[in-house]
Amino acid sequence: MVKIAPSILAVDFASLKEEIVSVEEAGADMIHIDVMDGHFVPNITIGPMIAEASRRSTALPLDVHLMIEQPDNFIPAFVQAGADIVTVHAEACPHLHRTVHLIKEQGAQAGVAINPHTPVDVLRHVLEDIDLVLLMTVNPGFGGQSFIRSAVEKISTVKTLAGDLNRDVWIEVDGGIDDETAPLCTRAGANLLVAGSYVFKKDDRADALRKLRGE
Ligand SMILES: O=C(CO)[C@H](O)[C@H](O)COP(=O)(O)O
Ligand SMILES: [Fe+2]
Repeated sequence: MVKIAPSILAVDFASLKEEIVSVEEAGADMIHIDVMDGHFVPNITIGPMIAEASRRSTALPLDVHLMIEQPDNFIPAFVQAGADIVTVHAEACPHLHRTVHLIKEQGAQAGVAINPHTPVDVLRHVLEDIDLVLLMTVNPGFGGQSFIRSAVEKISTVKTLAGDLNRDVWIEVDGGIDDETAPLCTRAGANLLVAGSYVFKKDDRADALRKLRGE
């Protein structure tokens, strides 16, 4: 069953709670929170305060995507703010195994993200420790970008690698997901779709979620 995590990067932040409630009522499975630091990516977005406000707006799991350098400094604050899943970028973590275990010690599920050009191989030696792999299908930093098709083949590679290691991990795709690109990802084995612009730019969010699920 494919799950959908709308990204609040695309909401009207003057109405954050209403926007989150609208997708919860429309059938979203999680809320995706994009945290950017102006160093790892060329944009600054959300800190623990907005994550905490999101926590008070919904009972859905919060899926926090950290696009930041030195994430160990902020993981405890995001878990305290209510994150259920914390995902860090392999490219930002020289001691990835340590960082993954910090997330778990704090009490959240741990994810590792990789950029479109990063080979899946970097996941091999942490796959047994993590709950989620996030494959970027755009270069991280902004919402509303075009889907990078060459990232699709990495989905089946992760699925095979996880199968070989007998690991049942979420395979999440993020960036440029719409009703045309979602089926490419789900057919390849993705089971968690992040969608920002596609969901929040539509008035009928339930219809957007149904279309992403291929219904
Ligand atoms: O991590 C992200 C960008 O770095 C966002 O989650 C992603 O871009 C979602 O936005 P959209 O669906 O509009 O592409
Ligand atoms: Fe994201």
